[in-house]
Amino acid sequence: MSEPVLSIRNLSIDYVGQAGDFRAVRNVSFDIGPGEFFGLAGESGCGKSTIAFAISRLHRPPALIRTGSRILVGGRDVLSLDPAALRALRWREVAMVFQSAMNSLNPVLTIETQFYDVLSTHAGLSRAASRERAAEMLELVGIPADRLSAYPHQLSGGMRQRVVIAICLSLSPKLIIMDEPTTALDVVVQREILERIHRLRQKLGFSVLFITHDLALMVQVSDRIGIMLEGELVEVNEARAIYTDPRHAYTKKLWASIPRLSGGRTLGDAAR
Ligand SMILES: Nc1ncnc2c1ncn2[C@@H]1O[C@H](COP(=O)(O)OP(=O)(O)OP(=O)(O)O)[C@@H](O)[C@H]1O
Repeated sequence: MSEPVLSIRNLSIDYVGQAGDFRAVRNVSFDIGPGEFFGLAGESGCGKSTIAFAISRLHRPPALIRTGSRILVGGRDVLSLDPAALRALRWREVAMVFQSAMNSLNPVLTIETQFYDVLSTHAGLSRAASRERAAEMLELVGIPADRLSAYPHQLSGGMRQRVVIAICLSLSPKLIIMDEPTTALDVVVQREILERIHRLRQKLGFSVLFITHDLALMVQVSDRIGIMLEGELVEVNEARAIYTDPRHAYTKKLWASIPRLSGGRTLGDAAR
């Protein structure tokens, strides 16, 4: 693999409390290569979001990244960046889309203005240049450019989530982190958005860290998958192998917990 876009080494994160520290992430190491779609799966509370936030140092106290942990983005050590370098890293190199991202759009601003806020602040674009870029990005996520003048409430939930993804992609980040990005949407819209991201990733070359508890969905869209259990990364493998040849007992248990409709595996044909 050429130089990883993201390299995490011995990452340990505690939630520091009066009654003692809770180790939410334990000695986790993995890489994401250029253009790779990497999935992080595991049951609720296993530490996935804690890792996602730490990558762009968006974690807040009481979360504390332990000494000896390393997070490299494009070879640069995120944990030692000064505030200005950190601001430059966010959006331009690493962008994040959350489950509730579609609600993070400002209800009183048009879509065009929301693009402008990001593009003028982070890339110094003029209003006209921003409008042009915004129109191009909206088309990429399948929304006609004339919706630029719309307000968020005039768009469906799926469209709002695609707008957020388009804003995230507008600064051409190397890595896009998606933490349960489609969980709030119905399954058809969810699939459509993930398929679109999959195609865009091939076209634009960004890498994806995709987080979900939905292992079946993850197998269909990811190149490789890491399985987390109680703060530890217990298995990392090609997506197909995670499905056809799970090694760790916990990965097997995760598959066994997915309901089957007809006695066979539900995703047999869909898994790549
Ligand atoms: N602010 C906090 N203070 C204390 N403990 C926390 C805090 N935030 C998260 N935790 C704990 O850290 C652990 C990891 O949480 P995290 O949100 O990273 O898990 P997750 O795998 O993303 O879960 P989910 O899928 O439910 O979002 C959990 O046990 C959680 O209760």
